[in-house]
Amino acid sequence: MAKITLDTLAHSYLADPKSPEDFALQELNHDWADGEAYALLGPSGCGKSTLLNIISGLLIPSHGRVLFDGKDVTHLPTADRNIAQVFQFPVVYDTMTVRENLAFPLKNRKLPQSEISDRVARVAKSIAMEDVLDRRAAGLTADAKQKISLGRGMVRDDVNALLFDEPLTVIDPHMKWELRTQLKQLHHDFGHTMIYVTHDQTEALTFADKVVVMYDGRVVQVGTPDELFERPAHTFVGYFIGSPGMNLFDARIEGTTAEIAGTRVDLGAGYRTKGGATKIGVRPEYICLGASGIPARVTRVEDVGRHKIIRLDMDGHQVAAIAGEGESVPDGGTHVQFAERGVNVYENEWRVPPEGGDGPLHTAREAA
Ligand SMILES: Nc1ncnc2c1ncn2[C@@H]1O[C@H](COP(=O)(O)OP(=O)(O)OP(=O)(O)O)[C@@H](O)[C@H]1O
Repeated sequence: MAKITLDTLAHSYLADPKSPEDFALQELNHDWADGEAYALLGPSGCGKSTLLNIISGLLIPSHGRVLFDGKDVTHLPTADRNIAQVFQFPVVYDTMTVRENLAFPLKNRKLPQSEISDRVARVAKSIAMEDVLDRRAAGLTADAKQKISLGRGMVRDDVNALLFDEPLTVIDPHMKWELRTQLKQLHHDFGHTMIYVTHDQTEALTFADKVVVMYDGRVVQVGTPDELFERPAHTFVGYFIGSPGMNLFDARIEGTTAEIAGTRVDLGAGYRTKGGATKIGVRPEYICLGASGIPARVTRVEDVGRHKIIRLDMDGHQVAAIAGEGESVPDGGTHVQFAERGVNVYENEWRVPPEGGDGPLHTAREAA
């Protein structure tokens, strides 16, 4: 395994880029720690594939360097980077059996037969394909073939990194959860450095130790799932992650209070802003309804199983709140309050920490 360093990396597909908009990838410095599982998450067109292709060697960046354990590999072809890749669609040898497919990368490296057998058996178990090891790949479903691709990606333990590019796209929805869990287990067992590209927040948050969130060609936050939930560094992270995403309110901030829709709200801490456009971000999990606060009207209640999503109109702004299954919901006028620990302040879309620093992180499960 290797630590992967991106050193002042940027990429433009244009020959003579002039402005930031000409870059598919804005300048980025980042270390992918050895043995850690990362998800690279963002909407279509934000630059995920560009970044992954630079790491894998399919694309040479127009600016900056890529280092594997300190060694500059920026101009090394993919074949010389010692990485395993799993793509959106299965890449298997149809004429070979499942066993031969899984063993292929090990045979290429001339490992002893007994070790090949051991490793193939272990991976086959984790992808639940022990029963079909001697079947030819040709007759298998797309799901099964993609499981072989995943297994083949993980069969070697000497790769610098494992790169996954939306690997569960062709997998049946009920299998996705199972495969994600298996991938996590494989990471636990083998300790590969993994980078998993996806636009699906559930995939990213359940798979990764750390999620790298991209937006419009830049990395806007690298954090644990709890950090992304509790302290989104950018308003984009707030509304992209979460279901529904974070509520954002234009607010005028003065000392420890904010004025939102004509009502003063106590923020519980001071925030030093510099005159930019300020907003308050509060996740639906931290919105409480009661007799005091900002006047609002319930417009719809959606029952989504374990909880209810309450849609409100607050002075023309749409607000979402989450209530427990058994909780009663006012059916007309109410007031919106914010749980203090769920308040984030933004200036020009970037988070401003409270004066005196952030307290300990809570988790979503502890939400009010
Ligand atoms: N070969 C190329 N030539 C020119 N522009 C490109 C090329 N490939 C990608 N782009 C542009 O670079 C930007 C980032 O694209 P990229 O494919 O990296 O995003 P992505 O997040 O992987 O999107 P998706 O999830 O749709 O694959 C987009 O504006 C895209 O149009």
